[in-house]
Amino acid sequence: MDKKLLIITGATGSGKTTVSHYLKEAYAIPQVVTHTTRPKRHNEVAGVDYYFETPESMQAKHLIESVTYSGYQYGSSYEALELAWQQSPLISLVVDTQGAKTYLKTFPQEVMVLFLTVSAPDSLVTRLQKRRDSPEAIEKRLASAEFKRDLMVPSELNQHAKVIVNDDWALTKQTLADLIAQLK
Ligand SMILES: Nc1nc2c(ncn2[C@@H]2O[C@H](COP(=O)(O)OP(=O)(O)O)[C@@H](O)[C@H]2O)c(=O)[nH]1
Ligand SMILES: Nc1ncnc2c1ncn2[C@@H]1O[C@H](COP(=O)(O)OP(=O)(O)O)[C@@H](O)[C@H]1O
Repeated sequence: MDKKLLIITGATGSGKTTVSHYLKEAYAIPQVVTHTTRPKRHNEVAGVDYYFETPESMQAKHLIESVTYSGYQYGSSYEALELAWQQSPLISLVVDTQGAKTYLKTFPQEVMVLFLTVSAPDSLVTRLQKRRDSPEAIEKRLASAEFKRDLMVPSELNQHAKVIVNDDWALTKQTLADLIAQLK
């Protein structure tokens, strides 16, 4: 199989992390671990969910791209991408829509974009509460320009992204099964 990179993007709370973890568990699709200066959440594991960095250590990485999202830095490194591709030709990477655009430009042959959304944006807030994000973190996130931007598929991705409305997890799993069957 040729190298393929599933870029998973969409708004906060739309289910990017859930989909990426599920693809790893159910289909053995490795995840590219990215770097961030954001504080670790209670259920996150360093080196698995993210490499947690200081602004100084972030600067020392060989990043393919990086963004500021809701006041923190995020970036993906060549090392992490290659590490995942060493494990499997089919890998996944969770990024914001800015990152998705960069990846599509940089790896046009390898990239396939999944854009996750929900039909009622209000349900995203409930999901963040359920995830036990702090009220302050939720408020900051919802107020950010990046959150509002990532509610919609950007025009540059329109032609290329497969949109998944992740209202119902059982349906999403079926959509993913169909997609993986096409890729393999
Ligand atoms: N461009 C880019 N975005 C990233 C990277 N790592 C994470 N992100 C995105 O940064 C945003 C914030 O991530 P996070 O704080 O984990 O919040 P969450 O989306 O609510 O789980 C999300 O859209 C992530 O997909 C990266 O390396 N590059
Ligand atoms: N289809 C779904 N229905 C209900 N809750 C969901 C669904 N998909 C994900 N969730 C939950 O929503 C919350 C946010 O999901 P997460 O994957 O962390 O989103 P993201 O990575 O896009 O911010 C988590 O608590 C997750 O368990």
